[in-house]
Amino acid sequence: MDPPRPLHQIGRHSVEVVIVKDAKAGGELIADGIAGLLRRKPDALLGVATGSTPIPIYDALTAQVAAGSVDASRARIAQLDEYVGLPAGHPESYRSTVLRQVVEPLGLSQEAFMGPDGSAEDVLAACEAYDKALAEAGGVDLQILGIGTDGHIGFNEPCSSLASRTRIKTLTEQTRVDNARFFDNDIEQVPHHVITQGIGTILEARHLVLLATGEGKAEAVAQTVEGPVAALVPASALQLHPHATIVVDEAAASKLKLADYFRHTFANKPAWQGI
Ligand SMILES: N[C@@H]1[C@@H](O)[C@H](O)[C@@H](COP(=O)(O)O)O[C@@H]1O
Repeated sequence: MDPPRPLHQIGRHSVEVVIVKDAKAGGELIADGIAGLLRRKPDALLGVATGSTPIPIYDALTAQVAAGSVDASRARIAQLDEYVGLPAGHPESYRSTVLRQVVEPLGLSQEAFMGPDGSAEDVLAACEAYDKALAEAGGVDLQILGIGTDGHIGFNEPCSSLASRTRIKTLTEQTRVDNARFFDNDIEQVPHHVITQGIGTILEARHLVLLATGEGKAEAVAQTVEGPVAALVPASALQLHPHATIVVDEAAASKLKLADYFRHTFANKPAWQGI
């Protein structure tokens, strides 16, 4: 039976916060959302983030594909950001990471994948080319995001323009410290420069889904959801988006003043609506 026609889509046109038990539950919830999208639009363009946080999403989606409950064979994958200057094929380049964590497990070919060229000689041209390629591909249908401890999304560090396009950025010392764990805990190996989809670029995706887990993200989540929209907290730009979902575990939700309201709203949402 078709779902009832909604009088309004609960959770749409406001940032929807979903509080889950743990990272695994968050991954499963978001994978269900992606599976629903792929059933409606088999060749959907999925924007994917790197870092540790989204791994439970990719694991859950891969499990659903392996179980045959969703067909991802026509899905397309778009990268969010990239280090500048790592040699092509470096295992910690985000291109290698996305191929390893998403493209290969889903059984997709490299033709289904697009990302900015972090080893291009003309980085500015590579940034412009990527923004154009995203638009020509029809735009991102669902963009997965993580969040930095300072509130960054992609590699849009604090004070990034909320209208920014794909461009080169300089990492803060904090982000280099946070990411050193992927480079033998040696900060010297972490590049200073990156290419990132701009905040304006990210806001063009049709659905934004941010996952945050752990206490270390609680302050950034509270500022993102309950603080003012401010370039100082780049993730707060999600407040400007008509369909943004923020999935947090109990620890990452621990500084939200409206946590009970968010729990109540989600618990009373019709199940068919999904995220
Ligand atoms: N560019 C990535 C972001 O896309 C990611 O959200 C962030 C948090 O990573 P983690 O999920 O490992 O905390 O790390 C990097 O800076």
